[in-house]
Formats: sequence, structure tokens, C-alpha cells
Amino acid sequence: MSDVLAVNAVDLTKTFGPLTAVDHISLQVAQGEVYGVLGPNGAGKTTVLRMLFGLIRPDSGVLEVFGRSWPRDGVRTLDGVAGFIESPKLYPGLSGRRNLQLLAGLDGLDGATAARRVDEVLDTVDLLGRDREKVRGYSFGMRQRLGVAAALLRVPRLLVLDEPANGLDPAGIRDMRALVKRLAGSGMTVLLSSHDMAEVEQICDDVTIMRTGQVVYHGSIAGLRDRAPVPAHRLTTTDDDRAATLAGARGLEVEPAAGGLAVRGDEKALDALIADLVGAGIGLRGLAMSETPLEALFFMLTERPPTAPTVSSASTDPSAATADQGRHAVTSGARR
Ligand SMILES: Nc1ncnc2c1ncn2[C@@H]1O[C@H](COP(=O)(O)OP(=O)(O)OP(=O)(O)O)[C@@H](O)[C@H]1O
Repeated sequence: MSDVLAVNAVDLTKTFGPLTAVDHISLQVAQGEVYGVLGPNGAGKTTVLRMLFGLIRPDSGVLEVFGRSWPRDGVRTLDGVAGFIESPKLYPGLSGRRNLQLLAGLDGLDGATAARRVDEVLDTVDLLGRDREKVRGYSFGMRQRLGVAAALLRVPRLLVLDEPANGLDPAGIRDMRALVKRLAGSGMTVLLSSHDMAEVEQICDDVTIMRTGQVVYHGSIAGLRDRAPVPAHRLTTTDDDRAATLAGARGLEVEPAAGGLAVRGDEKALDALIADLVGAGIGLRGLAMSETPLEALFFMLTERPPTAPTVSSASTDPSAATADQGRHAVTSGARR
């Protein structure tokens, strides 16, 4: 495997009229890496992926895929790249298998090779057994997995998935995550966009977090964990007013929340609060973490005022790049 980056985006910017959808973003995805681009709706994730797939052109900046770029290499930029943006394009009136056979034919695979590859990829995405049914009858999750199968037909070096679990039910999310993990385990480079911190945490090695077109963090998931704040707990008691006073006295941040109080602060202080509640004769009806530490950090990064400084820093952690060193990658599954 060469040292060339799977994706190297430097200072990428894209505007739509007055809106700067992607604002001087940089990011690098090494070969073999599972890289997440994370952000809330409208952060600019899909716009980055569209630029990678050559569906739109950046206003400025450089975007290389395995060392190739659209202005220099045209459609060869997508050699070894597969995936899809938003949802895969499939023929609903044809079976899953037939869809894949057509695509294999378009890619010039001979009959025997095509048949073997189609079987392999159907097996990989767990659709063998349902492959002769029309796509029209597939669940949304099955369609997404068929889209991944279509991408895998080409034995890509880089697989780009745009929010692959978006809109899936819990079982569909579980299956899709398991599939992406399996692919990642096979050594394939994966670039995944998501708005779900838990998904990225489970699947990715490194992440770029975007907010309104800008990078607010990039670096390793491990580095992100080190920065995560104490998560909030949802506390429900028989007397929330007095419980709030006691929480405040213990130095905990407390605010009203649906069905009780949101309490944030040191775990020892939280333990002491429980003892205080018991001592004061206040009944405890519920105490549960209402977000994970990483979710707390994600909301902090993507919902605070935009003037706030970025969380990542170059400091001593080489994996924690600053925003102006930025990294990014995006893709879509356009077949050419
Ligand atoms: N073709 C376009 N014309 C005008 N505005 C656009 C266009 N494409 C995207 N935008 C705007 O650019 C911003 C970023 O959109 P983008 O789709 O990249 O975000 P995203 O992070 O992928 O969000 P989502 O998860 O909702 O898809 C949004 O404000 C969006 O409305």
C-alpha cells in the first residue's frame, strides 16, 4: 500500500449564492482508515462528498483522491472509488440480483466473473436469499445494503457512504453498522458522513466534525474522548424544587428538563446529592445519563455560538489537528 492519501482536501470552499456551505475545509484520509465526517443537518457534509465525486466543483481549494484531482485527471479521479450520496439509485421493478448484474455488465465484467462477484457482494451485505425479490418490496435498510453491494462490485479502494444509516429503523441501523464494521475490518478505506456521534464513535478511527461549513474538530476518536465533558444526568424526584436547591449546593449545574431536572457536574458531587436527597426525605424516582460524554461534546461543538474557539488543537497530540490545518473528505456513489 503506497503512502498516498486516499483523500487529501486542502482549504476547500463552496458557496451557493450568499451561503458558504463549505468554508476553507481541509482533511486527510489515510489508506485503510475509517473516517467519519460528522455534523448536524446543513453542516456541509454532503457538499464535501459531492465535490469528491465531481458532482459539483469547489470554488477554491484542492481535492485529491489517491493523488488524482478533477481538474487534472477528470473522471479517472474516481478510479477505485465507489459509494453513494443520500440513497442508491436502483431499478425498483427488477430484483436485487438483476440490478447488480446490470451494473456488473456496465462495468464490463464477463458473465462468469459478474456472476461470481454478484454472489460475493450479495453475501457480504446479507442479501442472499432475498436477491431474487423485486427491489420495490425491499425495506429501506435492504435498499441501502444493496447500494453498498453495488459499490462493492467494483472492489473499491475507497468506499464513500453518505449517512448510510439515516432513516433506518433500529434493526436496519444495527445491520448497516455491522456491515460497515465488517468492511472496515477487511482493510478497505471508508469515508462515512453521519449526524450520529454514537455511529461514528463505534465505526470510525478519525473524525472531522463540521458545523455550518466549518471544521470544529478533527482528530482521533480517542482524542475526542479525552475532551468530552461530564455528561448530563436526568434526575426525577418527588420534590424537584428542593432537589434543585440541594444540587446547586453541591456545585452541580442544574436546570429544568422534561420530566425532571438535568444535572451536570462531578460524579462525586452527584453521589453526594443522592445521599442528600435521602437525608432530606426526598424520594428518588429516576436517575439516568441523558447523553454520553461524546454526545455532550458533539452538542457543545455544534450548537454553541460560532465565535467560540475550536476544540481541537495541534498541541502535543499530532492526531488533533487545528481547524486551519483542517481535513475533510466526502463522497457519493455516482457510477460512471
Ligand atoms: N445546490 C444547492 N443550492 C443551494 N444551497 C445548497 C445546495 N446544496 C446544499 N446547499 C446548502 O448548503 C448547506 C450545506 O448542505 P449539505 O447538504 O452539504 O449539509 P449536510 O451536512 O450534508 O446536511 P444534511 O445532513 O441535512 O444533508 C445547507 O445550508 C444547504 O441548504
